[in-house]
Amino acid sequence: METKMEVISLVKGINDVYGSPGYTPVVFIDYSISPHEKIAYYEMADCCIINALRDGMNLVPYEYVVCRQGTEEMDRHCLIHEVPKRTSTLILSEFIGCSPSLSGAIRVNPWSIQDVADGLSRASWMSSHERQLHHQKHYRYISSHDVTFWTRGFSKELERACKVNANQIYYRLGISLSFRVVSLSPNFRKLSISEVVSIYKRTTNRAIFLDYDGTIIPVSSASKVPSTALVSILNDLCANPGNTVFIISGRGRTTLDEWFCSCTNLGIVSEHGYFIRWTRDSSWESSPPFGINFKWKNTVELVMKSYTEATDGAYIESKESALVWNHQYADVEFGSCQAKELSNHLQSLLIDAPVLVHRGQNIVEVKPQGVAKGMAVEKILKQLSANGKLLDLIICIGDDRSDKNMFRSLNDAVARPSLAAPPEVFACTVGQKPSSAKYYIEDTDEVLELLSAIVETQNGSAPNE
Ligand SMILES: O=P(O)(O)OC[C@H]1O[C@H](O[C@H]2O[C@H](CO)[C@@H](O)[C@H](O)[C@H]2O)[C@H](O)[C@@H](O)[C@@H]1O
Repeated sequence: METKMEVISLVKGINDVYGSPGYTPVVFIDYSISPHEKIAYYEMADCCIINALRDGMNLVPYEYVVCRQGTEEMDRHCLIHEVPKRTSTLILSEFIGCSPSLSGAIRVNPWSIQDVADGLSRASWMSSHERQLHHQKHYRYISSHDVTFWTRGFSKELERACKVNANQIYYRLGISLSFRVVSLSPNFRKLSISEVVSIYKRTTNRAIFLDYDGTIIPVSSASKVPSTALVSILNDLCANPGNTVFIISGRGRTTLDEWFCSCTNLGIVSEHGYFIRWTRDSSWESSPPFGINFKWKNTVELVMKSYTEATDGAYIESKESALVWNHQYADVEFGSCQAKELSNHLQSLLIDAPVLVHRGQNIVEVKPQGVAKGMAVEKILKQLSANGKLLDLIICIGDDRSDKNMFRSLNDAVARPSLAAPPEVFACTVGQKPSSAKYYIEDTDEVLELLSAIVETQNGSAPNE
């Protein structure tokens, strides 16, 4: 009601200033009108503006263009005897669903009064020839993308999805806004701690790869520094000469170095595989080699800065090989909208640069192409084999997209026919969700439970079953 009163008052204000006897510039229709009347309005309108802040699939622009095309019968009723040159002009908010499909429309940002005013001005000054061209383009698109076109497209997509997912098992997860249906492979199952422990007991050469955030430290935890208990578990695991233990993280090496300075035998992979260090006292190896071209960082930083200015709570994290735009402290919905837009923006801008733009948990990250956790895992496995260490057990745990690549590399490495006796592999994702891992574990608490159970076995006391 308040909005309606405001609109009425604005309309009155404009009409008082710009109107004259017999001329009312703004006619506000706030009652329902018949379809015929609406068609007549559309048919008469030189320009149609829809500047909604957000909506799904608004059909008004399509209806407007079709009405402007008219029919012979409409022409007859309007006493038009010669086929006229059809024109139409559309001004559309860039945030509405149909906006990208109507490429001849003048696109405006509805949040900016100036942008909308410029759009109206452009529409008023557009030549008749240009209006005709836009109209033809839109009308052609609308006539060829009719209900049959969309129905066929949807059913084809549905058929494809059914074929791909025929053997999958479907689960309903979450509640309220986080509710989703996920399809999982029938072989995907919960990791049994007792099974892993019993296999651990009868193996001698093991590799344990652990992601950091979301795997051994909860995403929700305010402090990201590893607890004394966690450091102690890792040290106990590393104390067994048969174990090669690596933290495989996207975080920078200085942070990880500082956090794990008391873990002498712990291996660290930082910046998603860009840096590898086998023990605390060995030096960092870099792959690709140190000194590759990082010119793209300047451009990326400029773009990220402009999104940071427009997004309250967002900030930029500068790593040695990568730049990260973090929106953890921004408004949840706006932050992820901005992240999506930034990621698209960067992808189109960096099409020729040797980088990868990827989205993670509350972050958009730009890093060198080819740098991935899987690459690091491969490198470690190769090195172990070159050192004559034949692994009989591999445990690999991670929680997010960057870890998928690690699971895939592991699957590939183990499937290689060169391995006479393939090791037991437990590739495990944290949380029940689609993954390239064969197993899942509920949360970080359960990961720590698993690691503690292993340590207890190793120290001789039976773990709690
Ligand atoms: O590979 P991971 O160990 O899972 O690390 C990936 C990223 O970790 C950090 O981001 C995460 O922690 C941030 C707060 O400390 C949080 O805001 C963000 O949502 C998390 O994704 C790190 O800042 C990134 O550079 C790493 O890529």
